[in-house]
Amino acid sequence: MSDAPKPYRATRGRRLIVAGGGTGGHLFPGIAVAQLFLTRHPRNRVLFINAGRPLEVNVLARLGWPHATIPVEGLKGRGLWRQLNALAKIPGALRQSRALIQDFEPDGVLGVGGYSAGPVVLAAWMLGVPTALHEQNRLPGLTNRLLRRVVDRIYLTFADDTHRFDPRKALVTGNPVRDEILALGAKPKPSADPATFHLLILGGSQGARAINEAMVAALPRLADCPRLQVVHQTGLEDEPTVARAYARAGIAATVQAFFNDMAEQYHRAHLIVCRAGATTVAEITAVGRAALFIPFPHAADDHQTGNARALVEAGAAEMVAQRDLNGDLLAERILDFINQRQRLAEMAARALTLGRPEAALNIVNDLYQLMERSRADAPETP
Ligand SMILES: CC(=O)N[C@H]1[C@@H](OP(=O)(O)OP(=O)(O)OC[C@H]2O[C@@H](n3ccc(=O)[nH]c3=O)[C@H](O)[C@@H]2O)O[C@H](CO)[C@@H](O)[C@@H]1O
Repeated sequence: MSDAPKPYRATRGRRLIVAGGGTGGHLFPGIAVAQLFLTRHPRNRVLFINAGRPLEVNVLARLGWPHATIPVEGLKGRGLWRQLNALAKIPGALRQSRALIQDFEPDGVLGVGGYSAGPVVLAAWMLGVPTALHEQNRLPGLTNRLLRRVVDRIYLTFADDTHRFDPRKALVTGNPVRDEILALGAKPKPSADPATFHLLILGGSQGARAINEAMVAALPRLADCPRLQVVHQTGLEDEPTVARAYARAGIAATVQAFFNDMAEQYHRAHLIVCRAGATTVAEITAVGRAALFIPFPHAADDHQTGNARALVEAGAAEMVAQRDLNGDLLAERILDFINQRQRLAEMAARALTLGRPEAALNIVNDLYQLMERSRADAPETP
């Protein structure tokens, strides 16, 4: 097979590969971009390529979208043996990425972070396909730091991050939010059933043990709360213990490892207690809800604290450091919020002003420009 990029056929819709994922925080912004891209032309096509982790497989299967996997492993935070093993897999992952790209003939490749974006974006660059990255966090992840030199464009969530990237490539777009969630912010509805207090506990895509434990410890103090209704996302391992704790405390709760209906959950919530993953933060600003953030302290360069900062400074959210977290403090903050419904409404309204509902549109528009420019540069079909 030839390495030369194939000339683009103007008569067909455009094709986009979304590369990477691993966690929901990377995957869902890619899905938001794909949702919008697919509305642009009936023959537009999207292919997701990643490592095929269970979350990626399940979420993409529910959407019914084409999905290919490559054999790739992360390098960061692993022992020497696993790092060597991961390095040994890179040539195979590159070969497979290249074959997938040549077969799908994309007009562009968007890397959304996570190590599986690496070989795909690199192979696309080697084949002359236009490439772009999206960075969700205030501090860029390892894959995006490695790829930033080769790509044509870098889409950023935060304006104060531009100095880390080549200014000719960087574009501040915001972090794209899935359209079913965005629809709530566009048409804000009052949280359902005002007499009941709906508390949503989220631990990022994998659940957060520290939040689970603090909440379990807080439950005895919340047991007397009239009409408290909790939805708690625990991650896989803690689901049974957390569910039992709510039952013991006699507090009405829906406890699940993972929710596939986040729009519905955000819609109901009066208060969200959660990690500060970049995509959760973007969704909270898209729907306009009050939040209590407990950033994951071991995220690279403590980027979760950076993600939440703007909301805290604007009075849209509160933040508690994990080292200060315990059941008593969490119960006290929640009880305080329950008694300050007006403040919650004000925080929610402030959160909404920080949203970037146009993020996916910014990216899709720019991807189109990139694809067009590349077509203009492509050699004439003989
Ligand atoms: C430990 C770690 O390093 N985590 C990173 C990871 O987190 P993580 O994957 O947890 O990312 P986020 O909190 O940003 O996003 C979670 C996503 O999962 C969705 N969701 C969550 C729970 C649920 O039950 N159902 C559901 O659909 C949320 O709606 C959201 O879209 O990627 C983020 C974005 O790069 C980073 O900011 C985080 O720091």
